[in-house]
Formats: sequence, structure tokens, C-alpha cells
Amino acid sequence: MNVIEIKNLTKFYGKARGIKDVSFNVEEGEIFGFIGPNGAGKSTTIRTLLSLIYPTSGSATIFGKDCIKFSPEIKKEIGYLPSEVFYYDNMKVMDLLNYSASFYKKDCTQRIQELAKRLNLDLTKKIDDLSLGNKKKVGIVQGLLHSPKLIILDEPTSGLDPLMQQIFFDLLEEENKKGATILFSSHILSEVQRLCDRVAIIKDGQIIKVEKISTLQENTYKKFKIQCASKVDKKHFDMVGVNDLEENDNVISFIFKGDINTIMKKIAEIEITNLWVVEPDLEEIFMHYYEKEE
Ligand SMILES: Nc1ncnc2c1ncn2[C@@H]1O[C@H](COP(=O)(O)OP(=O)(O)OP(=O)(O)O)[C@@H](O)[C@H]1O
Repeated sequence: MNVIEIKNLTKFYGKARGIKDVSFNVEEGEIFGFIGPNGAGKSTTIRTLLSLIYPTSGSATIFGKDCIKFSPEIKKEIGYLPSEVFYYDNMKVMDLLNYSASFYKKDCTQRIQELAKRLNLDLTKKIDDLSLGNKKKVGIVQGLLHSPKLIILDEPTSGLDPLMQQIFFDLLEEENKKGATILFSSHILSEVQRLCDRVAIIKDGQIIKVEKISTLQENTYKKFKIQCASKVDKKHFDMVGVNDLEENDNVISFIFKGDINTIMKKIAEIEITNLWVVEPDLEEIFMHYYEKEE
């Protein structure tokens, strides 16, 4: 079952492009990454899903219901962490969280205490006295306190130190194991790689790829570096699938895409002293996609 279905969603801010024809689905129980550079349209998509802004055209459903028409009902089952959090500064953290909890028809007291303890958040402090990172933690507790079925996170890690990020990721994985579906927007590739099952890549307001993280990594090129026993003419590797061929001090390097057996046979024809085969990291894969589409 799809928890989120987005169909040809388009949003123009006056004449300015927000998003164009965005379509993708998020299945129940998955952690879905939404990745793209600044200004690509991640927040616009998310804010439309939450009916904080209205689409110019297209539609989206959450739990099978139109996200604009049924917004109040749907929101009860969603935990949302916006990219920037703003609060009434002179409230105490506990009062703010109790106020947030009052929107849901369940007792969230125990969960608030648990989350605050895990995140090392002082509930007795005034919001005004909190650092940026601690304000972010308040947002996280707000997003998770009602054990939502769908968690939507817009660039959630900014302001969190590495240790806190780890605790936060652990929390998300626990919620996911309990059944929550997660939509996670980010421009940080390593965190998407670490957490997500599938990913939608957005650029200039348009989706350029929806793919499993594992497939993205499998179906791309590999980087070869070969140390040869003696000088080898680099033309030896001038063949289909080989790119960026370079030779330096008996070391030949290139990028290879294609059947791995063909390149292994070619390597076996020469005397080598060492060989490195490196998978590109996600960053390189995404750069490749962005360049290809230009
Ligand atoms: N209120 C607005 N008025 C006019 N243009 C807007 C508005 N909000 C967003 N935009 C434009 O829409 C496009 C998409 O912005 P959006 O904030 O959705 O991107 P994003 O992927 O979330 O980027 P970031 O990571 O920088 O938040 C950008 O070109 C942006 O300038």
C-alpha cells in the first residue's frame, strides 16, 4: 500500500517555479529519501503535502485521502519536522510540548519524557534560553510525541551535533520498526544512504529519478586503478565502457561501466602488481545524474 501518492504536483509562486509535475509514491513501512540541492523544491513538495500551501495543479493523497481536502484528519497521524523551527520564546519546553500534545486524542506524557531523556533535552527550560540544536530537539519531540504513522522530516539534522544525529537516526529506525513510514528530505547524501530504502532525486523542481539506494549503487560505474609491472600503453584499455582513462608512473586509472568480465579479461592480458576497484560513493552517483540531465 502507498502511504503517500503524489501525481503531477505543480506549484508556481506567481511566475516563479516551485515544483513541476512531481510524481512519486512512498510505500507503507519504508524510509524514503527525498534528495536535491538547495532550491530544488523539497520543501515546496512537503509543504504542499501538509496543505500549508496549495498546489497550482496536480494532486496528492496520504493514507489514500486527498491531502488538501482531508488535511485536518490526516495531520493527526503525521509527525512533521519543518526545516526551520519557530516558537513562542517565553514558553517553557514542557508547556509547549503539552500544548502540541493537546491536538491529539491520546496521552503523550510518557512519550515526551522518554524522548526528552533520549535527546538529553531539559523540559524545564524556557525556549528562549535554548541553543539552536536544543530548539531542533524540541521540534523532534513535537514530531514524534504522538507516535505518528507517517513521519515527514524536512532537512532534520541541521543544528544537531554528530552524537545527537546518531541518537536521532536510532529513534527514527525504532519508529520505523514499529511500523512508521518516513519521508526524509535532505541534501546530505551520506545520511540518506545510511537510512533510506529508496530515494527520489529532485532538481530544478522536477523529479529526475526514483530508485532503490542499492540499485543506484549497483548500476553505476566502478573506478579502476591498476599498478602495472612495467609501462603499458594506455591504449590497451581503449575500449567500450572505459572513460576518463589516465596513465601515470605505470599506474593506469579509469572509470568502467559495463560487463565486469570484459574488463577483467583485458586486465588479465597484462602483468600487474596491484589492483584497486572502488565503488563510487553516492555523491559521485548523484553528480553523474545531475550532469547527465543538463
Ligand atoms: N514563498 C516563495 N515565494 C517565491 N518563491 C519561492 C517561495 N518558496 C520557495 N520558492 C522557490 O521555489 C523553489 C523551490 O524552493 P524549496 O524551498 O521548495 O526548495 P528546497 O529543495 O526545499 O531547498 P532548500 O534546501 O534550500 O530549502 C526555489 O526556487 C525557491 O526560490
